[in-house]
Amino acid sequence: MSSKHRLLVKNATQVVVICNHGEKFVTKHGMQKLSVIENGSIVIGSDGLIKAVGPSEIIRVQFSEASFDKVIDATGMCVLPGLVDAHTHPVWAGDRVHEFAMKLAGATYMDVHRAGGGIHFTVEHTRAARSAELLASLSNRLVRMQRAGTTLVECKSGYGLELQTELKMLEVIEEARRTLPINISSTYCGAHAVPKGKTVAEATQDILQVQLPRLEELMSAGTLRVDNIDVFCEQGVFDLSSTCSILQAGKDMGLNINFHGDELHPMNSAQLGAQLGALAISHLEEVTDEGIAAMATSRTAAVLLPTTAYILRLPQPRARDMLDAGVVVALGSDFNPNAYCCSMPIVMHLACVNMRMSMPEALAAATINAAYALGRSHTHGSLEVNKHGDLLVLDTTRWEHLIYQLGGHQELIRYVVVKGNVVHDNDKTLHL
Ligand SMILES: N=CN[C@@H](CCC(=O)O)C(=O)O
Ligand SMILES: [Zn+2]
Repeated sequence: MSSKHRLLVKNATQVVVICNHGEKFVTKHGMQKLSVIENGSIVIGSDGLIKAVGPSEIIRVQFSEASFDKVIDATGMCVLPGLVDAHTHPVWAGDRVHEFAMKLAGATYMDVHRAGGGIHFTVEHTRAARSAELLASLSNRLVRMQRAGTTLVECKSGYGLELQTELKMLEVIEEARRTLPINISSTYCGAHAVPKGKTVAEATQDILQVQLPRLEELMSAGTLRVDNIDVFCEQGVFDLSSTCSILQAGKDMGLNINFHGDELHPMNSAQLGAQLGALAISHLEEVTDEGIAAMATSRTAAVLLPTTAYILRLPQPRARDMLDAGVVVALGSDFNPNAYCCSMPIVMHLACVNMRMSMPEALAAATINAAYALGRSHTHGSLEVNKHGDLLVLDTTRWEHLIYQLGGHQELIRYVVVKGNVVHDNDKTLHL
């Protein structure tokens, strides 16, 4: 082949492709036994897509006449797909470090929320912030995520709770999508809390009659791209019936249903999501057996958020029961002012230790299954031909070090690559 390509990563000790039969998600055995090529190479074409992946010798012969813009010799290193973070709230102003202190002293999440803090505190600061300020902090946060290996991230609105600020947040996300070398899935989360001074019914009406219609206009005009609709379905926030009407209205506009459910109380959110054909439900600390069975049948992904359960000292979501039932389990960082964590490697570590997932299960949940939760697993989440050339090169001979070395990702991740372009080069050589 005498053509020109963007990138060759050659001679890696391991290339973790995850799966190699075009799977849209993996469950059970597919999560336990990931597809790994020992001594492998990968080629990314000038369109940013994967052209070939396989044993180094075969790729060497196949591409002996080809030229490459860049060659990375990954001898002694590992290659794996870019990580996918299926749940974040990264657009906001005003941190909540003072609330972390309150929670350490014994306050619960809802104690803080009812006292006017929590989401309400962030709403006040985000409403007052200018777009440029929000974009600058979002960009910094996305760079931190990317350095920790994330190449596709879901980003929610939800700190406006009225039309103007929700649109401001979605526009900031859209600007980041246009300008930054990271893949973004954008989520409208206008039902993140009931705004002060409104009842649930009034907030629901505002979303159905004011916010969603305007969003639909902007989406049809091509001004704004939004992929998913989200609601915080919880006691004291949005009940099951208002959640149902908002999600259905979003689905009717072509949005994927991807919402917060069964976090602090069993709400039957999982059953509702399954009925509505939700692509994903996040949290699920309080999901019931019936909810798990319904999600397994409807192929609704469970996006588990180990940082939240850890920080709020919640019961851990029943990951093992979900995995055994054949639910598509995915992971997210839940980055937000309550859970300030940009690192999917730390999330995977917590999932293994606290939720009893194995390392292969955690990696599958943070790649192909997280991509599925965002409707992107046909293009992301595994290293298969024709998918995006988004990958990590780790300075270690076994990929499991990324999970095992708690907080060690900064030293381990040598390169982050998006569509064949190196977007992060950690210019250090480590001797592990
Ligand atoms: N539970 C609701 N939403 C967020 C928290 C947002 C916040 O506290 O600002 C979550 O997923 O954890
Ligand atoms: Zn959330």
